[in-house]
Amino acid sequence: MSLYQEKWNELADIKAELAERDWFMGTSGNLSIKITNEPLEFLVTASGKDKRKRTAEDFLHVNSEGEKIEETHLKPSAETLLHKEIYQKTNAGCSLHVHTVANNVISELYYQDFEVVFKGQELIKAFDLWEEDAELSIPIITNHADISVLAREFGRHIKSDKGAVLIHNHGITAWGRTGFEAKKILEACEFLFQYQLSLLQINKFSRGGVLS
Ligand SMILES: CSC[C@@H](O)[C@@H](O)C(=O)COP(=O)(O)O
Ligand SMILES: [Zn+2]
Repeated sequence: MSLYQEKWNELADIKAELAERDWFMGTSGNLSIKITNEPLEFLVTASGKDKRKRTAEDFLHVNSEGEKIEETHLKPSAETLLHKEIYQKTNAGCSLHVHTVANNVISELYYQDFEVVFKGQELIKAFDLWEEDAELSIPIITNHADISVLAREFGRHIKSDKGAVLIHNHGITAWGRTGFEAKKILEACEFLFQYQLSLLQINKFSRGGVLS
């Protein structure tokens, strides 16, 4: 099997798993996987598709600038520039972007801090934070309408081969050296967001006297 086909299948399988979680509401979300380093080439989801469906037109082959390098009527994801930033700045091999209610609400709640911080949570170990007092900070950036402005701001927060950035009232992009690692980071983030929202709800009720 060619490297291209191998990477296609890997990304299609990841897409199917995220679809099972219902993380592609209203055609949102986009995914990419690196094929080669030199020259930098990757597969990225076609724009505007229902990403829950598995079809032969799901991904396009693009170059280091995120421009298509195959004959096709398909358009690369509107957010291809964000994926490109990751591959240009790190050794990441896969990047996953999803919109969920939990990541949107967290991005709204902590937007004024430009980050959401997790501490004392087992799942921050997904980011290789092993110390007992370790803290995970996930940056929150403005959802600029101009994608090149968004990509530039996003790029400022790409500091390692794996990581995650929240875009205010939009979604999250998570990446890792492999597809497995990118998915692990994404799932860990979504777990932490859901935990935080549940805790805030319980605190609200108990502090408000409903449970106390
Ligand atoms: C209508 S979904 C929101 C889109 O504007 C975008 O944020 C998104 O995630 C999907 O865009 P796409 O061009 O299909 O990759
Ligand atoms: Zn998006």
